[in-house]
Amino acid sequence: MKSEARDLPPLIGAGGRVKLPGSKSISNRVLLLAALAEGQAEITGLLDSDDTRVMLAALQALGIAVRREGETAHVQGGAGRFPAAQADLFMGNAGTAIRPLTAALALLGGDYALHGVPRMHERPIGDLVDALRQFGCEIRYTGQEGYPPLHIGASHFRLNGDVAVRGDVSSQFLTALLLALPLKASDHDIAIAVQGELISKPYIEITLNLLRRFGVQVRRTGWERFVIPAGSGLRSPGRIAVEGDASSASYFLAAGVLGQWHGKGAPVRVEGVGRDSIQGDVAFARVLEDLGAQVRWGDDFIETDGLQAGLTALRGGDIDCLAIPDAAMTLAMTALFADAPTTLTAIGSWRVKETDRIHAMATELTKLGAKVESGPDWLRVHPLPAVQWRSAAIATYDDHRMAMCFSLASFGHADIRILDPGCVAKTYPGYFDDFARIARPVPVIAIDGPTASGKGSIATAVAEALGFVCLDSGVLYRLTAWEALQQGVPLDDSDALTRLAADLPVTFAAGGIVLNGHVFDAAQLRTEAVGQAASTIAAIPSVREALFALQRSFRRAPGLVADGRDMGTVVFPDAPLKVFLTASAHSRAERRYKQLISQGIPAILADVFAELELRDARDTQRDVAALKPAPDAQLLDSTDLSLEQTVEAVLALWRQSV
Ligand SMILES: Nc1ncnc2c1ncn2[C@@H]1O[C@H](COP(=O)(O)OP(=O)(O)O)[C@@H](O)[C@H]1O
Ligand SMILES: Nc1ccn([C@H]2C[C@H](O)[C@@H](COP(=O)(O)OP(=O)(O)O)O2)c(=O)n1
Repeated sequence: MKSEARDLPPLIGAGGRVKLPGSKSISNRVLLLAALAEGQAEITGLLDSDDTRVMLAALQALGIAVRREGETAHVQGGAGRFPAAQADLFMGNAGTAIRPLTAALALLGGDYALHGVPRMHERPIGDLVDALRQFGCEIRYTGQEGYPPLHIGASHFRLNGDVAVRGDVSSQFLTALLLALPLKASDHDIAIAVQGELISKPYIEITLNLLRRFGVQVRRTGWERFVIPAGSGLRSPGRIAVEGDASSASYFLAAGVLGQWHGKGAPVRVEGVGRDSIQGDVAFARVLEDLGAQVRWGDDFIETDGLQAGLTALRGGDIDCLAIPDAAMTLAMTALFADAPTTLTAIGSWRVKETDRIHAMATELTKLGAKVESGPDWLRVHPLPAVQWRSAAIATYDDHRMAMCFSLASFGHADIRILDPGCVAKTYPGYFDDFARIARPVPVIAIDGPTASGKGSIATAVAEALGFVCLDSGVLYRLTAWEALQQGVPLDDSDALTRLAADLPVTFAAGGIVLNGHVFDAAQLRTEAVGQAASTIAAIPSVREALFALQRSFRRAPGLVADGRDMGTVVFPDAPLKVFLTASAHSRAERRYKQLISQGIPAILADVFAELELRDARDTQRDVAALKPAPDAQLLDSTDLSLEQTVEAVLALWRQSV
């Protein structure tokens, strides 16, 4: 089931360790090699994600015995053939599955159908099919020419000199041939000539490295010609471990840099890849280093820790991304925090990935307020000054990397909502949980409680003591009510009230309220009539929804103290400190009475008491966001405490919680 959205709190820092999931590229290559090889293979550290499940299911449909236990898979190799001569194979949107399987099935021959999700049917495969047809393979397009779905028929294998394949659209075509051709190289050398400049060379290195593990030594001349020597055959190495995913590492490595700028970060370490990794995307860490990041390398880890001494921001500039197409997306995000524009070049392959990533990246960065320029194979991202950040709901285009990249926007100065966050399951189902573990959100102290319990006074004093921003959420309900009373909007016209709340023309300048561009006298909001009206409209769910984003926008570094009725239960459920402030109805009525009198507002104690009980009842009994303590709230009864003592009690709870 698709989850609809994930709201990410703004971050003040990052720190900690992440054990990376297995590399997708290695997992799917090893699964196919093990299936084609002779002998048993035990694969450890295997990635469990949509794309690897697609490969596993296909291999099983082809009659290969695979047993999976968590991160380990046992594969009984088919020794150069698939037991099932006929199969209908669903390939999802997994390029790392459909391409090498197409090559292997076409070379072996049979009766196979391969198809995927609609986007898969827009991703080109013609260059691979053209190459395979040179061997006499029978492949038919059953949809659009040049794209999946495909039908594979009998193989009339023949060798006729070098086989040509284009290398400038996707390196996966060459990988597919390299993985499958050992099946046909028992008697002859087989040579592949690459046409056009080969992109993503590091991915070819992974392929060659893994082929060596399975006993095949490919000879190459530069990046133009590859020869699979006669007598090659795939033999299982027995046990084989999958490295952590270096592309997925990029988000955490970036977090370890971006998370230091408020002085609240600690190093972020990714475990599972290191200095000897066979994955080209570890070069992302070298690029970060060149841009000014502090990077440490271990055998099995990479760690980032803010900026190098003397720098105040990452450097901008031109970056050739040919070798790191996937991790390069993360550079488009770090570019927002650089000191000059960053131009990513040689990223034409982004156009044919899970989505058109140049278009998607440019569109979503623009939503944040960024200035972005793009061309057929490049993208320029300008630094985004703090005041120009805009909160945004980020579309993810069914592209796991879009979702993971934009989690980094939460280091900016805005509220980030990631739409369809479940798309990360393609390669990293647990991404957002792992990200949350290293993220240090801007802290919130939520103070909820009934009227006149002292929330407002306490919140103001605590915010001042800590240097935090303060939100009196009741003011937003009162302002909406005040506007409604001014405009004569009936208090049961929920549509009109919701529009009022959604378009509230309010800003808060230096703690004061500016309404419709004019400084607003907050005393007008404190009357009992406005209080009762606020309590009435606050029971309308759509009014609450309309004020939700505005309330969350107060969460900014270095921290927020928010008071109201549902700060801890609804608006900031992840607040590290929640206080539920109470006092007896009698002492609250007395406090309010004195407050009114001191402000020169005439009042009768008995009336104040009655009105207070009425409002308590309405606030606690309404259907949405009713006044109640969050399960993890600290109860604080201030009946017998002075204002100062209550403030000190909250500060003590805060010190205990950090
Ligand atoms: N612990 C306390 N002891 C005595 N008076 C208090 C205490 N807390 C708040 N007050 C006073 O009670 C009145 C109501 O407090 P206020 O902060 O407006 O409450 P709320 O925001 O919960 O409605 C104010 O005049 C405030 O000074
Ligand atoms: N987070 C909030 C804040 C206020 N409200 C509603 C309920 C309250 O009766 C009114 C007025 O809130 P306010 O906090 O200003 O009122 P008191 O100062 O506690 O009397 O708004 C709410 O429903 N949720």
